[in-house]
Amino acid sequence: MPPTPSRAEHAGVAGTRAAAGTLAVSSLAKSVPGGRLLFAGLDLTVAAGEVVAIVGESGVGKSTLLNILAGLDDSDAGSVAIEGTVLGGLDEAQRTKLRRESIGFVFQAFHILPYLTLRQNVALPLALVSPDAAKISARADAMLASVGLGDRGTGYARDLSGGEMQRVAIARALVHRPALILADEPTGNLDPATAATVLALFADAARKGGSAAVIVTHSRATAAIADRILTLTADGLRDQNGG
Ligand SMILES: Nc1ncnc2c1ncn2[C@@H]1O[C@H](COP(=O)(O)OP(=O)(O)OP(=O)(O)O)[C@@H](O)[C@H]1O
Repeated sequence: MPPTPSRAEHAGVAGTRAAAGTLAVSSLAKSVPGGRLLFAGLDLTVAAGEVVAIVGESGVGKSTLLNILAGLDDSDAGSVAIEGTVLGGLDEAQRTKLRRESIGFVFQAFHILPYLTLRQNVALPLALVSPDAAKISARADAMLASVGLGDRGTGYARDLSGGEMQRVAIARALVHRPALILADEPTGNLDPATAATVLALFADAARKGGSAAVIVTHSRATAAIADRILTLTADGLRDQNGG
């Protein structure tokens, strides 16, 4: 039995997707090497099309949590499931496959490749999971258009401004219609006006595409676009409304 539902076939233009793109985290605990506890008893469920922001003091473990959700780091206890697939049950090759097919990343270090065109950069996640070059190009162009760069597909990434690069990163994170989008300060270093535009694009694309999105941020303005804002503490995640 394959470890994950395959999105490779339906990540193309037609793009039907499963109804439940849900992240389910249960009783997660993590200590840093050396023993200091970061958090314990952490529960989190994010529904398809829902955008959740995680805030918290510097050093509390937000990036560590994001890495655990991505299967890039291991928790000490608890479980993470993406569309019902529990990460702890996967070997490294299966985790890599799940990341490619089911997760989109918008991390601070964008890894946009300067000597590829915008279309090639955005197409990369799809090229890893689908052999259909024509569909890949069409989908990459549609994503570029959705972030306002539809006429720039054949231009090179090295010529972009910071804000344009962030928009390419968002288009690339969403191009394969991932079940889960993980974003770490997606608008870091942008001026407030550009940040607001980029965030609106991000949230709109996640909601319309039915992806569950988790954004880690220090910015109140960034957190404000989320459906829920959760504060990370040593006791886990606390709803800002007290829930
Ligand atoms: N490999 C490691 N060895 C020891 N300590 C580590 C290691 N990785 C992370 N830490 C510590 O774990 C804590 C949590 O780090 P993390 O980057 O997750 O916090 P954060 O909430 O994202 O912080 P910030 O908001 O400042 O980015 C920090 O105190 C960090 O120093």
